[in-house]
Amino acid sequence: KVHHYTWDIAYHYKSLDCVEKLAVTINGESPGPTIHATQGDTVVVTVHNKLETENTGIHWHGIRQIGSPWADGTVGVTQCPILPGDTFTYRFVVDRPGTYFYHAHYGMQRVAGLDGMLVVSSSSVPDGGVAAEPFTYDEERTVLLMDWWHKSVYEQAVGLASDPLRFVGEPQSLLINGRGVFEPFHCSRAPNGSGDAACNRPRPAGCAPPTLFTAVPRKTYRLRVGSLTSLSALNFAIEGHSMTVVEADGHYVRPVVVDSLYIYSGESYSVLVEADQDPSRNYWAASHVVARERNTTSAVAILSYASNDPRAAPPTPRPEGPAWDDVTARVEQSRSLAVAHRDHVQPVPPRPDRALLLLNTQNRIGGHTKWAINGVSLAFPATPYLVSMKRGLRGAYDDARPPPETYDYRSYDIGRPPAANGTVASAVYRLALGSVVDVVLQNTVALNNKSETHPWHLHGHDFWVLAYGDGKFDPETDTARFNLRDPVMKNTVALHPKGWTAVRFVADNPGVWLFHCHIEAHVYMGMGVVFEEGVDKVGRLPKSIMGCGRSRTLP
Ligand SMILES: O=C1O[C@H]([C@@H](O)CO)C(O)=C1O
Repeated sequence: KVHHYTWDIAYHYKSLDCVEKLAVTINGESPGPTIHATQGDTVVVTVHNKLETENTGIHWHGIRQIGSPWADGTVGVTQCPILPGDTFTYRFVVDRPGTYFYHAHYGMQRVAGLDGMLVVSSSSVPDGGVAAEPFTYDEERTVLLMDWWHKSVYEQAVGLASDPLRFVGEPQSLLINGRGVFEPFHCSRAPNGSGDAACNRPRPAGCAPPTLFTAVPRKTYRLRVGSLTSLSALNFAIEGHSMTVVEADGHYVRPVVVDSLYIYSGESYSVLVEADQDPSRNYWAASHVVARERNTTSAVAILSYASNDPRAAPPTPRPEGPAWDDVTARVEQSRSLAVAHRDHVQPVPPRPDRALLLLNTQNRIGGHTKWAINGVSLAFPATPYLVSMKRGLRGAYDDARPPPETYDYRSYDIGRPPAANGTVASAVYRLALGSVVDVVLQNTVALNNKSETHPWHLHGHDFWVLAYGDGKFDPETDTARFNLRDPVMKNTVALHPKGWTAVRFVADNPGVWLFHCHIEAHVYMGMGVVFEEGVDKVGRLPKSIMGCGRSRTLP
């Protein structure tokens, strides 16, 4: 089946958190519509860029784009930007069931609200049902988590490029399915929370009530929870209800029961929630900032049991969430995920053909604050890599010297900011097609002596998550700790503070693929690397991805 969508991308005034602000919208909405498709279907999205003065490009996050690497939507890597007034058509197959996303992948544009969810159901089977999943539920809902700023994307980007750095700062609000309330307008309307001055203040026009999830007592709901925050790591919880994690980034996981879900930008989870609590009242659902000092009011939604007034606030105070700096709880949850038995279709290759050890540092380079990987801060070339590599355009990116495979792990002190400056480059790791690649991401402290959490996202592949370690990775001893028995596969993984994360993947998808920190500010500051594999095997590139840099003059 082919699903056709036609999207106008345009700025509109929106009051997502009760403060009016320009948002980049899809057909007037932010977030955009949830795309629903079935495994094996084709999705065709025709994008009209009506932003007037801004380019765009849309990435289909978690879709591997097998055979269609030009449809990945990564501006500078797989295509030229879609210019104002232009139309671009994305066409790709959704080959696996799971919970995915789409979002802008041009500059920091995702910050402005161009995003949404992409849900792929299990394929149909002849008897009219669907292929069995390793769990059952009655109904499903999507939950898209975001953070939200009042400053424009443009102002944020210029601040990051300024000397001294003007960081984007903590978000003004968090959003659940595009709705939040900026603190001055936050009225809990809970009996215990009365005396709240905000409750007497008139709410601005366009300020929507919190998202409502309705539930029928005793039914089981599959919540497809995804985070497309630009900065924040989150904790998501539903008051009084435990959640059973069953899917992560499109892969079934061995069920894990949690009170709350830690979720990093670019990750998706399915959790099963049973409506098994006192049905005579409503409950809070909430997302809270973790991993950075919490200076943003948590977002709330309402879980309403059928027959209650759906707008009746829960009788309890708004939930506070876990301590923002409880790293142990977060690392434990990361480590608790294992692949579900029946998903064990692709065994983990026992050893890699190549291993990269990537040091993540914040550096001062040429008067700017940047992020660098093994000393190299990534800058996208004017000509998309896919075009310059496939068409053999020499010098269109930094092709003279490959980026470093490792760093001086014996003497490097991850507890101190880097002593060396690093460089800005557009170099690429060229991987042998079909080879097994290990990547160990090593965290450090930034220039402010804090070590942050970085969610790393790989385009075009999933990887096995082999280990999360504390401190400095030692290739001689820590490789023995890799989980080759039941690692979960994902496309986005957390690199925890002062720790390391090891992943393995098979470079079997011809194309050029970005691997990067999913924090918008960080990738903008250079926190990413580019992988190429089998570009000679890529089919004829569509002309529509060209038109910029040296691809302007190509036949
Ligand atoms: O990239 C970042 O810059 C600031 C700070 O590290 C500056 O030193 C911050 O909090 C980030 O996440």
